[in-house]
Amino acid sequence: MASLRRPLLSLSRLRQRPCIQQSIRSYSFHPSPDPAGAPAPSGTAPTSIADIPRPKATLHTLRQLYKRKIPIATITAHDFPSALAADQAGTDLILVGDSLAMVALGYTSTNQVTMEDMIHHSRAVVRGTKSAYVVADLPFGTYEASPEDAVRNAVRLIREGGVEAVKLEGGKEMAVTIERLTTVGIPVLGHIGLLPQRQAALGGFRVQGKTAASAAQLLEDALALEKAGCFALVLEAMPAEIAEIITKRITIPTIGIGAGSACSGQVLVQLDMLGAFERFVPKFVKQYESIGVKTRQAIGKYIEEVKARSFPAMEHTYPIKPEELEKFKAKVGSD
Ligand SMILES: Nc1nc(=O)c2c([nH]1)NC[C@@H]1CN(c3ccc(C(=O)N[C@@H](CCC(=O)O)C(=O)O)cc3)CN21
Ligand SMILES: CC(C)C(=O)C(=O)O
Ligand SMILES: [Mg+2]
Repeated sequence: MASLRRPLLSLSRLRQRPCIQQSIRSYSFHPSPDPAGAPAPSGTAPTSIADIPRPKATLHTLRQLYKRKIPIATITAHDFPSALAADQAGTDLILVGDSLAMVALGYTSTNQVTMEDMIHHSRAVVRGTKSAYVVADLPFGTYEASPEDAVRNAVRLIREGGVEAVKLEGGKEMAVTIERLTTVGIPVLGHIGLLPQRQAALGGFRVQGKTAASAAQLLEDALALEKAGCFALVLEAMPAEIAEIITKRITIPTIGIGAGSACSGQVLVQLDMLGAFERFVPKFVKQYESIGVKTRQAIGKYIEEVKARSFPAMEHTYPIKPEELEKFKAKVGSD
């Protein structure tokens, strides 16, 4: 049993343990098939990638992508529809990020989300996810004080939230905590570089690793987190060259956000890449759509039509047989 006391240093070691794999998988619950996610009727050729059934992604799946140098596509989801969209589009990994605070709940900082918020939103995301691997952020204040806090709250995210793994921010100062989590079978995604939860201490959202000394610190942190048992690392807002060197020096995947294309995968906040979050737009965001503008236009049109009584039209209303209507009018008196 001595081996169980060791941290699970790598994905491959985790994978070798069927009991752990099973227990990780059984944490996630995927209730009855929803209509939107239903497979195409038999006999019809699939018309989109969403119609081709994909098995549920596991740590093993992510490891395979990494080994084959296939980029790991990651995107955040904060509720049922955003999870359905990400999952059906074919993302490998869904992150229930604490960016939830800013993009979905209107707070000014990620540090205002609670465990209850994260659990509530994780449950909705898990209900909308069939294939992607689901990871949730441990919110600020729930893991820093002690490894015991971290284990207790990670277990809550997994058992109550239904996610498969947790992410936490920090470098080698978090290694002991991460070791504790991975030792008890909780997969951990690390996060170094720009750490939004430390915004107050760092004086804002600042690019990291811009000096030789701070870049060396990032590499040191990455190595410590790999050793502590992280299955992958998020690298946020650092020069692409630094992220590339870190990626080459470690044997677990790096998921970049503002860290260049050499990372083993990429992540973006869904509402950022859809063009729905307009309070600020970090340099690393590419807006693939402008749904903020489109949504306002659609709602504006609706309001206009309501005011003009051109909505609802006949097709949006329910009929009644003329004889029933006549009887009704006779009974109550017609206007
Ligand atoms: N909508 C959203 N997207 C995110 O990516 C995100 C959040 N919210 N909230 C939590 C953190 C905060 N993040 C941020 C926020 C702002 C910048 C930003 O404005 N950065 C400047 C560079 C600042 C510098 O010069 O050092 C930029 O121009 O990109 C970066 C990351 C990333 N996370
Ligand atoms: C931006 C990603 C990495 C994140 O931590 C979040 O969405 O909270
Ligand atoms: Mg986060």
